[in-house]
Amino acid sequence: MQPTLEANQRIARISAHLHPPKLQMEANSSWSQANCRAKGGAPGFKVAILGAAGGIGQPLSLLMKMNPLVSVLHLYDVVNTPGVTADISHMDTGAVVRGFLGAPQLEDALTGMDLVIIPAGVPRKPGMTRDDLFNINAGIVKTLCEGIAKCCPRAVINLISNPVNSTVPIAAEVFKKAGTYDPKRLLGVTMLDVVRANTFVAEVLGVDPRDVDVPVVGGHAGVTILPLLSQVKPACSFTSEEINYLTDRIQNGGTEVVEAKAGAGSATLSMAYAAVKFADACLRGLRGDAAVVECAFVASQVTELPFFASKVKIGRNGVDEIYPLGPLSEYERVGLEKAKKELAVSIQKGISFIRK
Ligand SMILES: NC(=O)c1ccc[n+]([C@@H]2O[C@H](COP(=O)([O-])OP(=O)(O)OC[C@H]3O[C@@H](n4cnc5c(N)ncnc54)[C@H](O)[C@@H]3O)[C@@H](O)[C@H]2O)c1
Ligand SMILES: O=C(O)C[C@H](O)C(=O)O
Repeated sequence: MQPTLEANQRIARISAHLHPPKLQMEANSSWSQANCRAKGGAPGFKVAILGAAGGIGQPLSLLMKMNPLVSVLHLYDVVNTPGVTADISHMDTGAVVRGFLGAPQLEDALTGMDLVIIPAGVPRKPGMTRDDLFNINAGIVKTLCEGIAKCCPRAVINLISNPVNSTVPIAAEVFKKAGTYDPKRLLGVTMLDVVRANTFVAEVLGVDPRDVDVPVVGGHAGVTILPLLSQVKPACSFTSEEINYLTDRIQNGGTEVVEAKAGAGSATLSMAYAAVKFADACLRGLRGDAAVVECAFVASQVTELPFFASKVKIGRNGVDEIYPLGPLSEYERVGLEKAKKELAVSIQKGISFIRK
């Protein structure tokens, strides 16, 4: 049977999309993606990922495209977003994906966003501390936060870029300068410490990590990462050897991955998982779900420091409530003093970077 004229046109159209001669498609095709009838997507939140083409950014973008609470997903980076966006946009999930490349497109990437997740910046190599990343990442975070202050000042921010203990104070100072600072909406992501703590504790106890909840407070670097093993749920007890082993492994989990990757970067896959777990909690809070509680590094009065990670309740406006640390063991009290000493320096370094 001869194909009809209509069928021929349809085949030509599909073929043009499978083998798109780049410029020709613009010039000759009478039909393009821009002509699609459905432009909106499912109801939900608008989320931007800054640093979307990176080691964390790519799996994070993939997982956020799968999140049913996301209706629009903006992928921004200074490199490679066209490829990452084309790839992820073919997933048959609800979120509409758009890519943005380079500084001239930052404002379009940010306008109208409800949640901005920032994994932009360089990662560690073996032998480096997170603070060694400060010189490069401080400037990146500053620029991106200036964009947020201008284009989506009411967005909730999930800041992943290291050193988190300094980049969160940097972001706060940028927003203060712009007159848009809302401490409830700025959250440093420490979720990976909790994810690791749950995993390592579950290994020691011989239980499923999904049934374990370990609060991790303080900050996100070395001794500032303070797991509260006396408050593990379900209630359990550890020997002092187990406490030493677990505390050390949780505090150095990032270094464990950096060394295993031997120069190829730091945690990306477990971080993308943790970032999505945390972003999903933020979106559920924004939606108005009750009892959304996670650990995060936020502006806080839990200690005398201006920022501290602890359990926070996330609601329609971001951080609704910050929970006190609760009763600490002697081991944890000593750890807290060490953590605060280092945190104070890192926080001040971030503040001074903007105020200087
Ligand atoms: N908070 C945490 O628990 C945690 C965990 C893991 C990694 N990190 C940190 O996350 C950051 C990213 O790690 P990674 O492994 O994805 O690194 P990566 O180098 O693989 O990716 C970083 C991406 O950021 C992009 N980028 C650089 N400058 C940018 C700018 N001005 N605007 C937008 N994008 C920009 C790069 O092009 C790159 O695609 C690092 O600072 C790392 O230390 C934090
Ligand atoms: O360790 C790093 O440098 C990355 C990240 O902060 C982590 O904890 O894995």
